[in-house]
Amino acid sequence: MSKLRVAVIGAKGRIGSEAVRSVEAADDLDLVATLGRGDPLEALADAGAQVAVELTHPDSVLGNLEFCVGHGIHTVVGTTGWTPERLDTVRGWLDASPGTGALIAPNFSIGAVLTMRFAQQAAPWFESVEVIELHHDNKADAPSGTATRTAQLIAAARSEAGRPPQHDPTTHGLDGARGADVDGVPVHSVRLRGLLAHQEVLLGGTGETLTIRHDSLHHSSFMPGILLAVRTVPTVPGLTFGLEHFLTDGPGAADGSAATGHQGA
Ligand SMILES: NC(=O)C1=CN([C@@H]2O[C@H](COP(=O)(O)OP(=O)(O)OC[C@H]3O[C@@H](n4cnc5c(N)ncnc54)[C@H](O)[C@@H]3O)[C@@H](O)[C@H]2O)C=CC1
Ligand SMILES: O=C(O)C1=N[C@H](C(=O)O)C[C@H](O)C1
Repeated sequence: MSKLRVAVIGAKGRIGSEAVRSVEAADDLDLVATLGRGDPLEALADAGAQVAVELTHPDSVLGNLEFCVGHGIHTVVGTTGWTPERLDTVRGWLDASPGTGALIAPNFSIGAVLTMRFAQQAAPWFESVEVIELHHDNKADAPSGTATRTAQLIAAARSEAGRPPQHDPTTHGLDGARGADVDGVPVHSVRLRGLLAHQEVLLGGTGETLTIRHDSLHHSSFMPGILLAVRTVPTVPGLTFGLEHFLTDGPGAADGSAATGHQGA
């Protein structure tokens, strides 16, 4: 069977360089192009890339994605900084390129995907919920894509369960002291040298609290998810938001076996 032809954009970055090594090590994938800042995107088409992995910067991702979708290259995107408006723009490009797939994943690590699911499950049962995300000191966006998505899922779960908005008792305080408000959920961002990517979801009820914590200790934590996404995205046209939509085949899928998914966006 012929190998899937894969390119990595942002190949010299922290996660991009790890993705390059993982694609190279995969027997069923052929690394045909690695692009850094300033490299022409035409190299993707020239190399015959079937899937591009996009791991750059919120300022670069839209241009890269527009090129890939326009050239029928399926794309796996880990870059963060997504808004509903940006997602709508990508949907427009995909509509004009039928058969092309794009997965945008706020987080490729299985633990982070499960954290989001557990938080969604727990959220309706507690009066209070806040998210704290902690990252390395070079991160461009705040809150993190994962924390934003987590808060959105929490807010949706609470609203579906008929829970009223959380009460914030603060009447005196400094601006920012209560974090960013994401759909009514306070999200606090810590940036600290030595960290990689960490998140806590704090839930509080009568006489009890529940803390759901996830730690990515190394960029290898994102690799099984990226490889799964690379293998799956050619089979799922249109926009999928969130790796969970590609995890429908259970734990084995994230170990490298092929999985089929459904559209999540
Ligand atoms: N979804 C996920 O699971 C994860 C997502 N990320 C996200 O991935 C992105 C990259 O993160 P890091 O690797 O830590 O950043 P980084 O700064 O180490 O690497 C980004 C690389 O992309 C390059 N770059 C920027 N614009 C480019 C362009 N137009 N074309 C080609 N290369 C370009 C930069 O020169 C740099 O080498 C961030 O948005 C981060 O939040 C990071 C880790 C996991
Ligand atoms: O910048 C990072 O490092 C990460 N970015 C993603 C995010 O914003 O959620 C995923 C992970 O947290 C690592």
